Amino acid sequence: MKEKRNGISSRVIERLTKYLRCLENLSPEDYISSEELALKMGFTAAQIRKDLSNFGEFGIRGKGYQIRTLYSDIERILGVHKTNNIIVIGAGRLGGALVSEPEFTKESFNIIGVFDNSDTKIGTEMKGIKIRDVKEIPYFLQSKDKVDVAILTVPKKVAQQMATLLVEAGVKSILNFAPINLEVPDHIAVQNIDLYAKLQELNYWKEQVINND
Ligand SMILES: NC(=O)c1ccc[n+]([C@@H]2O[C@H](COP(=O)([O-])OP(=O)(O)OC[C@H]3O[C@@H](n4cnc5c(N)ncnc54)[C@H](O)[C@@H]3O)[C@@H](O)[C@H]2O)c1
Repeated sequence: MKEKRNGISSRVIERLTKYLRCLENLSPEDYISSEELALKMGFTAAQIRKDLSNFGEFGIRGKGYQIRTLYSDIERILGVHKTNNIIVIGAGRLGGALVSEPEFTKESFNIIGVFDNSDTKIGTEMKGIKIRDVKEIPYFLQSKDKVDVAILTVPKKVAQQMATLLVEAGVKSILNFAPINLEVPDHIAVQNIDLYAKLQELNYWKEQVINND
């Protein structure tokens, strides 16, 4: 993902998703100040105010933000106040786990297609969704509802080829789980998920804690 798009840094968007996680556990009718939210989040109040000011004016002076209103405002900014359609490419272990996990997509994301290239999988079902041949992707994208996001859970060696096929078929956003940096045009949004990299990061911090003991 580019560091900045339309002048908004990807870190701002990442923090907005964290504000949502925090707000969803609070009482919707209550009010919260940026100081109180900052305390819960481990950010500064100025950071929170600055992040939100990128998108307009929020909250009531002297009273703070109403939880329900702020939650729905952030949902609207992120485009998750409506249902977004997803397709999953690669109906293997990871693809299967994602399709089976309702918390992963919640009500904002709807998996409308699962694709694979294995003859033994094509035509079978995964959580009630028919697994289709990857070759059908261009036709599927033309004939079905708009696809907002494609999730790539294919082996590394075919991930670039699949990404190119998706972009040519009109997909604009890809959530990539394959351990490879995809080459895509600038107007395509890509988010990479790499649990192994997180493990490496964690390992570094573990070493720091041990060395400081
Ligand atoms: N990001 C992470 O943290 C993380 C974690 C686990 C796995 N992965 C990656 O996710 C990917 C999937 O892992 P997995 O364990 O589910 O693998 P898997 O082998 O269980 O599943 C891969 C699926 O992709 C299908 N496939 C292969 N070539 C294809 C093609 N050209 N078009 C469509 N489908 C194709 C296979 O038939 C299979 O069903 C791998 O790239 C793996 O490295 C990433």
